[in-house]
Amino acid sequence: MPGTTLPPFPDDVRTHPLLIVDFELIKAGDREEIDRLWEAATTLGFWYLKNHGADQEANDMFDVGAETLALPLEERLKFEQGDNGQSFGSQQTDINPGKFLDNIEFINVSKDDALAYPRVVHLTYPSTINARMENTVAPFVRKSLDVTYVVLNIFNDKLGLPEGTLESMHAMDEHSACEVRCTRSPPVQDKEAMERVMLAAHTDFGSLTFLHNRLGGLQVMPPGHDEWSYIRPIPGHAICNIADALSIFSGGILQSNIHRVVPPPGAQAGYERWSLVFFTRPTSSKVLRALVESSPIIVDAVKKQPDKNFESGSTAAEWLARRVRNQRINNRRGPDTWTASRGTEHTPTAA
Ligand SMILES: O=C(O)CCC(=O)C(=O)O
Ligand SMILES: [Fe+2]
Repeated sequence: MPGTTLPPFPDDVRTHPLLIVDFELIKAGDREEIDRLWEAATTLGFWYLKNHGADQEANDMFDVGAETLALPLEERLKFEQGDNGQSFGSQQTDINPGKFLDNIEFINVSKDDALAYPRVVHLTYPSTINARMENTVAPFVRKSLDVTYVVLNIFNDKLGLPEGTLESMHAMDEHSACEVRCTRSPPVQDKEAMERVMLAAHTDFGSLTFLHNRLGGLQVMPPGHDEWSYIRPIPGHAICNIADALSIFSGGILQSNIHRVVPPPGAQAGYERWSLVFFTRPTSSKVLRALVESSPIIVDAVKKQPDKNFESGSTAAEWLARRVRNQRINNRRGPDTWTASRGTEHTPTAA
């Protein structure tokens, strides 16, 4: 539960170190820090972000998530996300194919709905969210987007794109699938449950993920490795990662890496696990393809990977709908639909 004292992350499990990027320094244009961000984004695609200034907004948003997930299930199910590829809403779900029922529960709030409130753009939400849409959800969305735009503008520059290209593809006032997600998973009681994956291997759907978590459980499989390693949560440090769209726009220069969530290790397993994410995703109408017309650096990158397809033929909206639709149990037709939901088509053995 947010706010309770949690046992420390254990020292006897395999972890993968991440570079630490200081948001204040990258915002101020510090060359060395910007190079560190670039190194992280083009190798593993994950990094810690400190001094991001969003702690208060994140804490308040965790409270909204806790209030919402404390509502009776029948109430939350009125806002359930449905089977048609819609990501916003609430969900209690099974996302482990053919094994166990996942008991991760989450609530997603659309950036468009949060910023337009009380006007409804996509969906309506439970009362606990409406009550704090203007004073908590929208400030968290704005803070997360401020951070995102600083990072996107740095990538824009490094990729040799005309000024403002990436920011304009993620414009705050245009419709997109950007969303806040607050997730809860229950304490893990027995040995069998310790073995199970809570959120199966996947890459993220959008452009940039800004993640706040308290307990361990997030794992990455770094390129060239065949084993999972935990990412150790560090208080006051968010975890950022590159997602599919940005990887495609950049011709694969930016890395969207596979990750998953397993029960928290050691004594942490006995606690509810909460996580809070802001997913920045491109404007819905943007086609996911390498921006070869706009940057010779991206042209070169694409030429060097002739076996990879950077022309998805999908808009951002279609891409997301495919992923979300195929992760819904009612739409599952077999292994292909499962694979189509994960973004792991090229690493099919990672579970
Ligand atoms: O809860 C976490 O630590 C990560 C969640 C995640 O990977 C996701 O929601 O895409
Ligand atoms: Fe993820």
